[in-house]
Amino acid sequence: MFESRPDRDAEVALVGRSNVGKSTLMRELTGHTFDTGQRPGVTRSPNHYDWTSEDFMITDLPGFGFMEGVPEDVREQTKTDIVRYIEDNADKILTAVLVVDGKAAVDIIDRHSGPDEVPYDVEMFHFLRDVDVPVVVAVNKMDKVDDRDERLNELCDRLGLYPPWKQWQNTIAPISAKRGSIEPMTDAVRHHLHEAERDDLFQFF
Ligand SMILES: Nc1nc2c(ncn2[C@@H]2O[C@H](COP(=O)(O)OP(=O)(O)OP(=O)(O)O)[C@@H](O)[C@H]2O)c(=O)[nH]1
Repeated sequence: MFESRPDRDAEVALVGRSNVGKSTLMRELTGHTFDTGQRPGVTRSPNHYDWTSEDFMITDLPGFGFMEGVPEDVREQTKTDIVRYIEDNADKILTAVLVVDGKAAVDIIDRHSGPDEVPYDVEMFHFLRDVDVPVVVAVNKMDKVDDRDERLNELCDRLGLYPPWKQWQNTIAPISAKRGSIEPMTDAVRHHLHEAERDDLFQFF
């Protein structure tokens, strides 16, 4: 398991299927350079960084879902490890950012929906809510999407959020990490961080 979590109280965790652009987003947030577009499934354990503009630790969790050349049992183990990490640290994770590919997410979700199959993204979204971690869905690669509102509404629908997406701006954040346009995500995360701070204060009354 993951053993090197620094002892920091406030954490933002990034999760997402392989190849959604997590490394590109991390580069934007931290200023570190990451290997992007490399062989999928390379990151197997959480990596912790400082979020440069905020006083928080940001944790990059391994990519999950289908990865070319990665055996099924390794894939399942990665998912189990991610879930366990989040469960173990749920009280410290102030917000989770679930990164999805804006162009492909709905199709992938639909392809994997069935009587005994829950798509990874949907499963992760509900799991995070179940453990009381506020979720921001960073809908990445929006530069490739033409029918923006329609796609985002469909995604809301698949996640069980009543469309239109615009009423979920603290949850649904359309971004393009590659172009450096990630403000909807940082705004939404800040919103949740402030809420967490406020809850902390109220605890004393
Ligand atoms: N068009 C477009 N492409 C993007 C964007 N963000 C990332 N990409 C591309 O998507 C591919 C995957 O990006 P990565 O950042 O490596 O993705 P990852 O999620 O870290 O992938 P893994 O390492 O497999 O976990 C790369 O070719 C990126 O250039 C974006 O906003 N728009």
